[in-house]
Amino acid sequence: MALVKLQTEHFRNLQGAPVSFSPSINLLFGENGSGKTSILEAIGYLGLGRSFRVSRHQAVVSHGEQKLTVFGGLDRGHEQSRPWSGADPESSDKVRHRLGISRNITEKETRLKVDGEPVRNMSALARFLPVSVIDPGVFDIVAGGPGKRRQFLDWSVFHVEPSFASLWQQCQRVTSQRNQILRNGRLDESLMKVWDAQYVELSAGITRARTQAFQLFSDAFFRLVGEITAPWVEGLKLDFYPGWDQSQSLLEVLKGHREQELKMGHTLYGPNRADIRLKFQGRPVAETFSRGQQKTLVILMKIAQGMVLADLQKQVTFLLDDINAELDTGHRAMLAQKLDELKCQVFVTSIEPPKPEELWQQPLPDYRVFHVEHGKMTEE
Ligand SMILES: Nc1ncnc2c1ncn2[C@@H]1O[C@H](COP(=O)(O)OP(=O)(O)OP(=O)(O)O)[C@@H](O)[C@H]1O
Repeated sequence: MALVKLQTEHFRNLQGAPVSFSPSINLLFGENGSGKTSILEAIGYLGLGRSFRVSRHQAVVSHGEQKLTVFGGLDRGHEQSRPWSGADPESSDKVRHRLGISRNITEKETRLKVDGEPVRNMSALARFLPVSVIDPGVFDIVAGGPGKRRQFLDWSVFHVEPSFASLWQQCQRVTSQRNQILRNGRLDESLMKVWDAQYVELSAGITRARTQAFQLFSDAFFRLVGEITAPWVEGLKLDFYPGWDQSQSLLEVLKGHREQELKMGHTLYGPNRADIRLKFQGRPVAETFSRGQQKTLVILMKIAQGMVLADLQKQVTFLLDDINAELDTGHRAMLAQKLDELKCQVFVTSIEPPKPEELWQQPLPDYRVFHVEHGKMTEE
């Protein structure tokens, strides 16, 4: 699916007039502070249920307001081979699904709608609109801690394995119960046994789903890497670490580290410790790769994720924010070219008016250009 309509109310500095986008490529330009990132953030809100740049909803609601709303209209985009389902195909505005999210910061309440019907879980919206963000923070996937890589992997797992979101929620609940007992200090062994059994079972489900999604990702990644000639490609290794040493069962690991967990007061082994280990000639890439190489690696990883979803006939909406500051023209062109080949929907921001011929070879793909000024978008 592709986001072809967007309307916001009280979202940062956006003026909120309805806007129509291309299901392919959208180039947004405007001065610093004009609202480019806010537009991407509003799109991200629909597909992720939160801002990709701040954790507090409060920061996103326009100053002086209590509630923000984002509406999106989806069209089938490039998912031509999928059986059509949903609203009236002949509808004049060509919107096949409508997504809505509102957040009231006083009541701390989020409301979600799909095609006008209330839904309880964010996953209902996220499945329609797989949003992938590439902004200056994305490079933490390689340079940062395991949490960033888990988040990266879980995005694919969510879209590959439908049961993952619910498994994950259940596991978080059980982990928090375990943590409460561990924090208490006085261990009730019989109670712990019950939680351990549930924790081990849920961890197995999560690990199965992650292993499967990681395999698809890794296959796509090495297919992609096979197309480039870089000296570092040869020694590169990507491994999935599930969160505990696989020479033992998770139950054995938990029993063997009871004292350590009690001392720390929380769960130390299992899915919350999973990671994608990136190594070059046996050493972590964060220690051996130059910053430029790390950036290339992250971009290839993001494209590979897009390839996995494309193989599943799902179109990803990529939000490329402020990448001019991070990537040289060659890298930007490589990214843009690949995303176009994958038939992803792409939003790119820049301060200067865009030069599409720098990003795509002839013939240029379909694209639309928008000028952003004081929170308002005008098509050029
Ligand atoms: N909650 C809010 N309510 C109203 N305005 C806000 C809110 N949060 C931020 N702003 C303002 O919105 C404007 C748009 O910010 P945004 O980050 O979207 O701009 P940008 O075009 O991406 O800028 P840059 O090129 O500098 O990254 C800024 O002037 C900012 O001060």
